[in-house]
Amino acid sequence: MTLEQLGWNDRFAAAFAPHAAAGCVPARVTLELKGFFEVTGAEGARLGECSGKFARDHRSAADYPAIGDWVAVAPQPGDDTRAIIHAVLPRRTKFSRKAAGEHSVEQVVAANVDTVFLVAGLDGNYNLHRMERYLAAAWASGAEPVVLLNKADLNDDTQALIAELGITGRGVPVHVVSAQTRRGLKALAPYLVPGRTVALLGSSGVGKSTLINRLVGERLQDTQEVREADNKGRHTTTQRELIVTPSGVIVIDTPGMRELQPWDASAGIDAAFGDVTAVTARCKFRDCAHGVEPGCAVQAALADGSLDPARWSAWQRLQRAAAYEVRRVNPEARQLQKKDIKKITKQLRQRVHEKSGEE
Ligand SMILES: Nc1nc2c(ncn2[C@@H]2O[C@H](COP(=O)(O)OP(=O)(O)OP(=O)(O)O)[C@@H](O)[C@H]2O)c(=O)[nH]1
Ligand SMILES: [Zn+2]
Repeated sequence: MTLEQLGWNDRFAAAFAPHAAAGCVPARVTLELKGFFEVTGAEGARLGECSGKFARDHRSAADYPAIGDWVAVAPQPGDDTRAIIHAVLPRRTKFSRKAAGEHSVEQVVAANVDTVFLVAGLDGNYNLHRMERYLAAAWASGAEPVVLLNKADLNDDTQALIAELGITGRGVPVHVVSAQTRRGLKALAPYLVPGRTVALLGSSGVGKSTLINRLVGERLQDTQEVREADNKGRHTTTQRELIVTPSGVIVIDTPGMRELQPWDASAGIDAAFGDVTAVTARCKFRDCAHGVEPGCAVQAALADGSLDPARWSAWQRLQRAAAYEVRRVNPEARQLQKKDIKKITKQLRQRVHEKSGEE
């Protein structure tokens, strides 16, 4: 398998240059198991383990490799089954959650996802609020969200639901599909490009596994029938969590994504946009709108290339989503007009400023 087939591109290659000079080769994390990783590179899959120095240099959980990460590995001489992980390349996108039981420990559940399908079931298995949160999680991750309304064979009244979900006019593509009858699946072709990484988010039972099977073109995942037969619940066998499908599209399906908890506004922004937050914290004015203000660190960082314009626009989208969320959950805020939303975003931004100042 070539690196390109695993999702490698010029951007990662540029970030990798110093590691190549140090004698490392690139590989992608395709499975994680209790601190061990399956890393797949041009030479195939190996069992990867972080170096001692890596462990000393990286104290926070979020710095450790996650599914989808590109890592710099040193093959072990005389052992072609193992590799030592020396570094994690900067992530293009990432899905995070708070580690279970902990207060604010960020854990990355999937990295470098390009497109995330937000799946809801037209059989009644959908929830307005949950969709909002998935949408917010998608924006926070930096990945491109695409809504899939699955099980169209069970319900034809999709227009009402689409309106109810409040996802129209927000720049998010919506596709009505049926994994069972294959209706609408052809329209997903533009997202299913070789070398591109996709993931699915959605409640249990909406049809994620069935959809993955359709996208993959073979039965790689256990679906409900199988689970019922073995009576042991899901994910009974260890499976690859990053799959390069025969068509070339890369699918990330990890329990971490499946269990991704509803999103918490400020924590989500902090967790997913630490790098952008750090830049905004350097603006001269606390209430900087990052437009034409003097001393705006964002404009400077965009100009000198240290801030990725895609990350910046994802952050702006997230701010809009957060403002929207505030409006939804707070009845008072719901009455607010556009100019007030600007004020809220500003306050939110300030809160993030303050938070990042505390670190
Ligand atoms: N009628 C109909 N049933 C579907 C469709 N897609 C999936 N199903 C059924 O819905 C049930 C749940 O599908 P899964 O693919 O297991 O759902 P999931 O989202 O992977 O669920 P978890 O693994 O629990 O997260 C199964 O019985 C599927 O056969 C569809 O388009 N139409
Ligand atoms: Zn600014």
